[in-house]
Amino acid sequence: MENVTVVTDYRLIIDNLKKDEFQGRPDFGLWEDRNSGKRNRGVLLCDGPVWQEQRRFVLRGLRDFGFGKESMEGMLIHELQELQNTLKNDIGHPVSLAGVFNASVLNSLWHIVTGNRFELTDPTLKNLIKLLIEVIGYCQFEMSVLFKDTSCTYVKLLLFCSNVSNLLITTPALFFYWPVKNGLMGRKMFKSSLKFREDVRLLLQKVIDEHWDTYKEGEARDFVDAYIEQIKATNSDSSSFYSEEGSNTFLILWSYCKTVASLAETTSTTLQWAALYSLTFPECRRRFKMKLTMSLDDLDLQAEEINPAVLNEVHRMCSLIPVSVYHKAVQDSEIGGYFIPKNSVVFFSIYDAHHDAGYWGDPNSFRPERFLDKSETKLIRHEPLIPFSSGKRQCLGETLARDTLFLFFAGLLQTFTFEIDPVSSNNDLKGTPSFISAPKPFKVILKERK
Ligand code: HEM
Repeated sequence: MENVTVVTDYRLIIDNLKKDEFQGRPDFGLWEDRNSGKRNRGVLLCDGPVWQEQRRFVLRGLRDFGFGKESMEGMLIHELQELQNTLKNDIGHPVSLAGVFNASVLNSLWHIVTGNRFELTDPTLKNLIKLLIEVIGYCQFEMSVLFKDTSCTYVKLLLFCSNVSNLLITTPALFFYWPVKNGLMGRKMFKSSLKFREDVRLLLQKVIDEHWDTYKEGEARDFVDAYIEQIKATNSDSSSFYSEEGSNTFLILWSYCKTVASLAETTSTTLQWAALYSLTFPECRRRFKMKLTMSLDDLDLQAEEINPAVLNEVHRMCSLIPVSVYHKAVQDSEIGGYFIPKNSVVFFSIYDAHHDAGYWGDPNSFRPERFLDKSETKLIRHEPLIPFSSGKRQCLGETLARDTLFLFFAGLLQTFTFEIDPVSSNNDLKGTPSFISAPKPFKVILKERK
């Protein structure tokens, strides 16, 4: 059993997320497997100098090929229009929103990384999304079986820090008992997961081969080209970009792309929450009306008219990644007067920061106006709102995720009216227990807005 600390006080969370001593990620055998035989690859699950070098590179790459660029806004608008056209086929029928947004969100990331997009009807894309949903669904199923009683605080705590991998990381011995090896469910999940990996691997190998064949010195077209450029410019074998015959391009991008696929899920699931909250609280829809008169071309992603208060409140209520990603203490340290031994796993509970009654007053009420000043025109910043975490590990995709959420949410409300399908109504706003907290299944009926 590893030493595990769960930090629930928002002040301690924000202060300690800034500190170097908590920027590690725990060692865990399965990650070596995930990273094709080497633990420290990519960004998300990596630490030390490799993480610093890769994080810097990814930040620059995302800026050069995505964030804040007109081309990115154009690309997001294109994805939104494609999605609107696809959804028009479902008008009048009950539609589940689970999986509806994934393809469009994945496409925007895929475009930044590879310079290309899939048609939404492309079977490769559909297959990838199907497998991704399956894998995540199985993790959620496992958790709901393990933790049925969510009433007591202790179980709640475990619930939030106990998706399958969290459990395994804090209690490695469980790996040998966990149904991955023995149970029917586990075998099925394992098969889906392997199939997912193999499909992504084949797809990526093709993309990278094409980039090596067509790459032109000094003319990086996308993130993969920028990576190739960096490898070519690296002579020192102490750099994580150093590679023999460029073979690292594949392995590192492989880690990135698996991460990208999972990250598309975060934005898509937040969109589902936004739809569910706006249906459950019609007041929320009224607040969005102020910009529904705008045409799509006028939709400035940074504009004040796109009232972010509603989405901020959705982020707070759903706390999509309830306990952030596991951090590790890289040296003996201290949090709030408690000794934290080196190598402890530390969870910073985003859920608790978002539901601190002392700060928020009524944390369980959905009140977007708490993010607006008295005149309801200016946005108020609340320090404990940290859906993308905080400090040195803060989410690298925050800008893209926020832009995608505003644009897609506004664009869909502009084109359609949504009603909850009475047959499959879901008044339960509690998320499913997992690494990503998703709403329980619900369906909507779409009508075209005149
Ligand atoms: C609503 C959508 C999203 C939410 C709520 C979210 C939230 C988070 C959180 C809580 C972390 C953990 C930070 C920590 O360790 O303390 C994280 C890390 C990360 N996110 Fe996101 N994320 C979202 C979308 C995305 C997207 C679309 C991308 C892709 C560009 C992305 C890229 C990353 C990366 C690379 C990290 C690892 C950072 C590091 O370890 O240095 N995220 N995100």
